[in-house]
Amino acid sequence: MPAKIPATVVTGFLGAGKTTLIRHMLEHAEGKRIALIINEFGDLGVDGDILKGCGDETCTEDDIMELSNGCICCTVADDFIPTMEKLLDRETPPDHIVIETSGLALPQPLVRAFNWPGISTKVTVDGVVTVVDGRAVTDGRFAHSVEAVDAQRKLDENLDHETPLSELFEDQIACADMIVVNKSDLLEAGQADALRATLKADARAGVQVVTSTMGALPVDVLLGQGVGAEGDLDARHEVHHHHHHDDDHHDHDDHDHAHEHHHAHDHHHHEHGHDEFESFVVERGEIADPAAFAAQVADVIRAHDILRLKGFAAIEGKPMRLTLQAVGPRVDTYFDRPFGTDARTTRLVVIGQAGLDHTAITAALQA
Ligand SMILES: Nc1nc2c(ncn2[C@@H]2O[C@H](COP(=O)(O)OP(=O)(O)OP(=O)(O)O)[C@@H](O)[C@H]2O)c(=O)[nH]1
Repeated sequence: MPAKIPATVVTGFLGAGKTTLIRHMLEHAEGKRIALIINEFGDLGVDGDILKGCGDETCTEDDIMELSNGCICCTVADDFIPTMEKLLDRETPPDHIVIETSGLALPQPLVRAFNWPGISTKVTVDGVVTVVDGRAVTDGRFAHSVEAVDAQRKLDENLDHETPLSELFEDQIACADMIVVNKSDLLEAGQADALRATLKADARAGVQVVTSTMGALPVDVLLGQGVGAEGDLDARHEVHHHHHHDDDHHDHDDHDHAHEHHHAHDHHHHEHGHDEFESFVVERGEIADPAAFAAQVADVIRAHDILRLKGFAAIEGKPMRLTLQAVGPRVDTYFDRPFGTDARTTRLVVIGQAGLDHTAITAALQA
């Protein structure tokens, strides 16, 4: 059976920077065929037009589809499923699907739609990315223009008009696999760090929180989270209860938040700005115990806030090379092919937000 096509759901309030982030991603897709599904309303197709003008040769009009207005729970069979099927039935299906939500609908029902028969065997939710307006959240407004958000809500009878934005925001955070604190150019020094720490404490354990300006994130960081979000919906409580389908909801239980340790040296490095990402390579010799090494890698990732770590390892006594891929502290390993004539070394690429402690990370991975 062919591998499932990964789909990333991008959510966040009006004006948070979803379109800007997606546009940056399409411009830096490096040959990856990304199809885009946009769910918007009352917006006269503005986002689609912006993206259609993106000028990237790998990004053609055919790769952009629009979902009609309305609540995803009600329109899933007539709209979402046919749109997905059209994409999947193409001669050259996309490598990755990105779905931009309208931002006011809850992300959970959209993720749930991936469990639909016929879809669940072909596509999986790679991850939910929640884009937040760092300035607005720091100011307690949650959106750049609360009036504009309210106007958008009034246009859609399917949306509930009562719930405060703070609660919808909690829903978006509860559903996220990655939170992007955007507009960090509008934050003062220290505010981005403070917001990142707060959101990390509010989000589920292991959720990555990154900062960006103009949604400029490496595609490697944004895509390829490999979460399978449709399979762990129960963990993504809807704080705010949608007016339909109350039977879908689960009681909210307290979960332990993984409070991150903040090391003094982090602050030093963060002075150089929050927006840049960096990567570097660590090499080492053969490894005796692959399971112990995977655990060691997970520890290093946790200690240093590494976003991605991937590469190959040489294992003593094994002719095959071990492929290692980590998203946050989840480390996957498998033997992919014999080294053959290639040098038997271990080579790992480390990716994170600028300010990684190269010396300490290198030492910890070589230990
Ligand atoms: N200063 C600043 N402005 C930004 C940043 N990212 C986006 N913007 C601006 O914020 C506005 C909204 O950005 P969009 O990308 O359209 O936001 P969106 O979330 O797609 O909004 P809708 O599609 O309308 O829901 C635009 O004018 C962007 O140029 C940022 O990092 N810093």
